[in-house]
Amino acid sequence: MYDPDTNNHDVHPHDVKICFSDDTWPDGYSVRKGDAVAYHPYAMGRMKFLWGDDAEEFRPERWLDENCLFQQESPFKFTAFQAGPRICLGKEFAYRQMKIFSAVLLGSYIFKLSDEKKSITSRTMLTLQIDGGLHIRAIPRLGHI
Ligand code: HEM
Repeated sequence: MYDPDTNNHDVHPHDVKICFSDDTWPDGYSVRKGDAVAYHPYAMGRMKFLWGDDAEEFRPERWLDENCLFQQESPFKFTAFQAGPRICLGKEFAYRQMKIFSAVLLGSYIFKLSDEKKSITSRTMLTLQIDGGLHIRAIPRLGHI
C-alpha cells in the first residue's frame, strides 16, 4: 500500500542517479561526470529538519493550510514522485486513482488491522513492501452493501 498522505511511507525508499556531466550544486558540493548520487525519500520523510519534531507521527492534516485546504509541498521536499524535469509522469493519475479508491472503499467499509498488536515491518526491494503483507478486516458500514 502506498501512503502519500503521510510524509514517511514512500513506495520508492531510495533512488540513484548517474551524473551526465561535472556539476556544482547550489550548496557548493561538486560532482563529477559518472558519479552515482543517491537520495533517500524514506529517510527524508523522517527528518525533523524537514518536517518538524512530529516527523514520524501519522498526521495527515500537516498537508492542510489554515483554511483546511490541501497545500502541495515542494517536490524537492516530498520526493515520493521525484522532482524536476524527470518528475513522475503518472503523479496526477496516481493521486486521482488513490482518491477514487479511498472515496469508494472508505465510504462503504471500515478497515481494521487483523492483529492490532503485530508490529509492521518493511521489506526493502526496488519498492518498499510490507513484510508478510498487511492483513486487514473490512467491515461494511451500516446502510451500505
Ligand atoms: C504512487 C504511485 C507512484 C509513485 C510513488 C511514482 C514514483 C515515481 C518516481 C520516483 C519516478 C522517478 C524514477 C526515477 O527516475 O528514478 C517515477 C517516474 C515515472 N513514473 Fe511514476 N510513480 C507512481 C505512479 C505512476 C503511474 C500510475 C504512472 C503512469 C500512469 C507513472 C509513470 C511514470 C513514468 C512514465 C515515469 C518516468 C518519467 C521520466 O523518467 O521522465 N507513475 N515515478
